[in-house]
Amino acid sequence: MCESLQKFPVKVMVSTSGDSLSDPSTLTYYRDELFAMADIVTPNVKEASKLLGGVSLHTIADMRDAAESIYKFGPRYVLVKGGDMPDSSEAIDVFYDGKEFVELRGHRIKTRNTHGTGCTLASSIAAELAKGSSMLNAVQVAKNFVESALHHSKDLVIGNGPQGPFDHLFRLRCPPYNIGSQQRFNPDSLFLYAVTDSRMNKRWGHSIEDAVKAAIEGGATIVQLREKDIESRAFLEAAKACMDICKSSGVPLLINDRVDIALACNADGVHVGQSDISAREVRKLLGPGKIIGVSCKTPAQAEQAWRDGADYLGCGGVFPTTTKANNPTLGFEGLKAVCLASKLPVVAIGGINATNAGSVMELGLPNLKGVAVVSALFDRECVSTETRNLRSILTSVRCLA
Ligand SMILES: Cc1ncc(COP(=O)(O)OP(=O)(O)O)c(N)n1
Ligand SMILES: Cc1nc(C(=O)O)sc1CCOP(=O)(O)O
Ligand SMILES: [Mg+2]
Repeated sequence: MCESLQKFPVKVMVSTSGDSLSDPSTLTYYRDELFAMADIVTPNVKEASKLLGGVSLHTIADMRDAAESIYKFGPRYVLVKGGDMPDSSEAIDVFYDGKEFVELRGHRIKTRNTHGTGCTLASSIAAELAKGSSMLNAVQVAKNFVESALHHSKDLVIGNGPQGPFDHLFRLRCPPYNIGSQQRFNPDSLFLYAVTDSRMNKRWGHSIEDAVKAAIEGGATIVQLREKDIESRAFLEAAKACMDICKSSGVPLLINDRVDIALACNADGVHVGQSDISAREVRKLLGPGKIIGVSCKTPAQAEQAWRDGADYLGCGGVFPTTTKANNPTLGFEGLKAVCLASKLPVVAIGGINATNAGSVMELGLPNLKGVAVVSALFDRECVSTETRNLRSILTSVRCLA
């Protein structure tokens, strides 16, 4: 096997299996032959323990030590998966690249349908790498996929064994909200909606591309370029670069206000407000396959957006915001009125941050699919850390629902 791997220039994943590691010769083979060729190895805590001669792994610090020790066997990256750690409501994985550790946090989903999660994660990492992602980005996208699949499969009843399979095709079961169109907009993508701001990026010395990359690395599920102070030519260049980044991560990219930019960079869609060109006109320009979002503050606006062929609503300001001047604050009551009246999925916006995002999603409003955030992600030094933190908060609320 090693000879074949050496012969061909392939990426090597080593997804360990606890059972095979019980055999000492297999264990030695993994450690001494295969790991040195691997781009990444992805043991869970039990497997990491076996690889390291039975050390106990109870804490994040233990997982970091284990990642560092396994790294010394020769792989370029190590991911120690904490989904099996006892007594934790979170599934925390430790990623190590030989220099820095990154804790990837997700919610532990209580279900017996976990058969194949390790293989799915490794395969998904491989698929993301094949699309051109960095290793950390590939791991984050793969982890997000497994977490979403587990969430959507948690109540499936198949067979009688201690573990059931989970549904890799869960996205096909999501309702097509816009029945008249041919598009397959997935409303779940509104879960963590990152909206950029050129002034904030400038303040922190971030390019638009770096900011978008970092947001996706942290777990953003959709991105909107809201660039109000940028010249058209520079905007289009940045939008094209962001399209490449988003495409390779499977994250939709929308453009705020500018249908011309969206058309020129073949973006996934456009977001418009009440004083912009109407969704009906945007639909004519973009065609049926693109995503259109409309800002709505009232049930009447929600009804009109639906009639105009929009795919989702942005509803706010839920809280006061300084990002958008003179923006009326609707509060929870205003958000509730729009969500109850809407025939489309809704994303909440305005003043949302790590402290209050949980309270918005805990409202459990019909059609409310997620939160859209500007300053709490982009008016910060480390966009990926802020996004990761917010994602973890949102995931916790979703899993408790
Ligand atoms: C997701 C989302 N919701 C609302 C808005 C606001 O759009 P709009 O009212 O057109 O205001 P500007 O963003 O153009 O200032 C949004 N951008 N995204
Ligand atoms: C762009 C935008 N639209 C809003 C609306 O209510 O429609 S609030 C808003 C700004 C949101 O920024 P932040 O997350 O920094 O508060
Ligand atoms: Mg607008």
